[in-house]
Amino acid sequence: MKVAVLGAAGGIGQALALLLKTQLPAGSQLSLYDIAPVTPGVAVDLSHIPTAVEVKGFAGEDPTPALEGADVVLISAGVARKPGMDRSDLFNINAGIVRNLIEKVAVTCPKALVGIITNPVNTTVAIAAEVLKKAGVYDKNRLFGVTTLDVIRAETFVAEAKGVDVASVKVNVIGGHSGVTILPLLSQIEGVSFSDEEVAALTKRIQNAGTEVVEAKAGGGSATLSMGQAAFRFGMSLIRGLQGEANVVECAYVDGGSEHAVFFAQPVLLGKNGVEKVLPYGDVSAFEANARDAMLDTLKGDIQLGVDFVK
Ligand SMILES: NC(=O)C1=CN([C@@H]2O[C@H](COP(=O)(O)OP(=O)(O)OC[C@H]3O[C@@H](n4cnc5c(N)ncnc54)[C@H](O)[C@@H]3O)[C@@H](O)[C@H]2O)C=CC1
Ligand SMILES: O=C([O-])CC(=O)C(=O)O
Repeated sequence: MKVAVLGAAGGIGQALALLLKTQLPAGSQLSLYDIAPVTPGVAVDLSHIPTAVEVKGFAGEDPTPALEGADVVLISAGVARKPGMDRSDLFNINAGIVRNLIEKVAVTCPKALVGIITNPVNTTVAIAAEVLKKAGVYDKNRLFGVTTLDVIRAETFVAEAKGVDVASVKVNVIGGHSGVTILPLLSQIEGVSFSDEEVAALTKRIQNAGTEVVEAKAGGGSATLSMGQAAFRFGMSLIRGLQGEANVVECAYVDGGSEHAVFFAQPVLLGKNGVEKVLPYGDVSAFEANARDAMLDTLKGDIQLGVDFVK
């Protein structure tokens, strides 16, 4: 198994690379790429950790050597928010970065499973799809917007609020990855119940959790460590699916034939070709149905922005 991380010298990239180096299956290769010249050094640093995972680092303008033979590509290259910014404010810089990297993926490893972390995810995934279509290699089952951070936040906050074991809490988060497009389906969580006020407050906290970190870091960036863990969880699920493990399910932002929008985050069954099956997200409460319907104009606008960028 070869996993490439693009943006590997960054806050997310380094946290993710550390987790992958320590926990990828024995015999895996970890390929780290970033424009930052420190990247080969990050790889040397990680290579001193005694696990059976080979690490190589690549810097410079061309990610091609890092992508050769990759089975999974996780992309966190780009700029992060500062206080006062919205995720959409990152579009101007990150759209071009994602486009250029995906152009190389299309040529070098078109069969790889690609997870996009770079914000604004609602839009950068649409950009990636359009680039892959242009190159004639688009397979909707192999492209994912990584929304796992919303899931792990929801699990953490629910467990805290209800005083239950966090390991027992499972939450579907549907929609997209910004503001009102993040919709945790709290009504589905087994063994706990919420008042209307609690649902409203918890939903809002999960939607604003990125901003909570941005403000707490006071200009020093956005979530990196929790996102490293989230990307690791998602990347490992992709790998477990590729290896033929059964019943690997994660919520992700995919082109999955949703009735709501071209791209929509919901549970997907992962397998040897990426998305094996897009799963129904189940019953929702009246509050959740309203919130879902109310987000769609925003989500569709975000997607269109990405389509227009590539055209
Ligand atoms: N999907 C999600 O849930 C989340 C997404 N993010 C997003 O992830 C992205 C990265 O965040 P951080 O790691 O905190 O930022 P960072 O600034 O620490 O790292 C970004 C890295 O990307 C590299 N980079 C920039 N242009 C590049 C290019 N053309 N090719 C290769 N590498 C390039 C930089 O050199 C830097 O090392 C941001 O867009 C952020 O908004 C952050 C948290 C959660
Ligand atoms: O909020 C940000 O800018 C980073 C992000 O996507 C998150 O933490 O969910």
